Amino acid sequence: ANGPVTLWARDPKASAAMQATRMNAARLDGYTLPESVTATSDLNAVFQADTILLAIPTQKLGAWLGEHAEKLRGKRLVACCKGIDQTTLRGPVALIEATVPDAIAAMLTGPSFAADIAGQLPTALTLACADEGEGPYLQGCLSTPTLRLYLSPDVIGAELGGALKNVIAIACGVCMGAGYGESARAAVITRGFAEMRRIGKALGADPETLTGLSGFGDLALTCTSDGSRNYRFGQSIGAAQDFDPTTTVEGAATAISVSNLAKKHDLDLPICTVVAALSDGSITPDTALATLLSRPLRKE
Ligand SMILES: NC(=O)c1ccc[n+]([C@@H]2O[C@H](COP(=O)([O-])OP(=O)(O)OC[C@H]3O[C@@H](n4cnc5c(N)ncnc54)[C@H](O)[C@@H]3O)[C@@H](O)[C@H]2O)c1
Ligand SMILES: O=P(O)(O)OC[C@H](O)CO
Repeated sequence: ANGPVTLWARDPKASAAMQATRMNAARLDGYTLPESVTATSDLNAVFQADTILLAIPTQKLGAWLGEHAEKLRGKRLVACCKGIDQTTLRGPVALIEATVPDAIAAMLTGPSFAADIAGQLPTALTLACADEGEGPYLQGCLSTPTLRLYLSPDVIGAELGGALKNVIAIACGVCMGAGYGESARAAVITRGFAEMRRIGKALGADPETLTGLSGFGDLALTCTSDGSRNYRFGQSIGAAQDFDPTTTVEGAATAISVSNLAKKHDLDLPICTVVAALSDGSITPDTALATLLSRPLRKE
């Protein structure tokens, strides 16, 4: 955005192709990399930066941080991934804090498809950082004329919103893929949001955060757009169709983490629990539907 950016990819062929063609044909076809971006597979170039954005999928983040923890000390580390680690049940910011304790941890999250940002379409996101001095700095240097960042000190709420909306998006995709209808999807979004707030309360999130861009905002986008990989993954389950297993679908792994959080904190999370079972194929959409509809009637 503002100043030179090093784009690191672990595959030297991929980084060389990006540097030569100024395109990422495999993952973001049709968009030209700005001149300020240099693509490389040399990690030393990353470690020279003071601010590092981490866009590695959540289930891989902990190992990557652990491997490079010494080189990351004292850096500003901004997680861009959305999920809950299955091994530790931590979100991206908590993973950073646990692995690189003297780094400044932050999270960039909210409703945003990569193509929309690359196309400079207007987008608003949450920059969550508990450090009162560094948060405004990151908000300023990562904002652009079309990318408007709102600052929040609530990293727990921000990481939960981003992780949980992916799980609910899978449920919505199943709902539409199976032909259960738009009224049913609205119910899943609403009751899914209730589950998000329940987990947030148990884990100490500010309820306001979940009603903001990183929670409700991203839920609205991901549950209603087939631009979302999580939603499309759910659609494929609902329609009993194949899905490319190399596609990043954070919500599938996170649903299992959430089911374990539900047990640990004694929480009633019926939609998240059926998504975990749907994602690993252990129940069918009709069984999931019957499970949800046969629950005892209760107050809203
Ligand atoms: N694509 C979007 O629109 C979007 C928007 C907001 C947030 N995110 C989040 O960003 C994160 C990444 O998603 P994405 O869309 O970039 O996925 P992607 O599949 O396009 O890219 C993931 C990248 O991570 C690399 N990677 C995987 N494992 C790695 C490892 N162990 N070490 C180093 N690199 C590794 C892959 O090679 C790939 O280049 C996800 O948590 C996603 O929720 C994506
Ligand atoms: O394609 P998805 O489902 O990973 O969603 C991308 C972003 O998280 C939307 O905000």
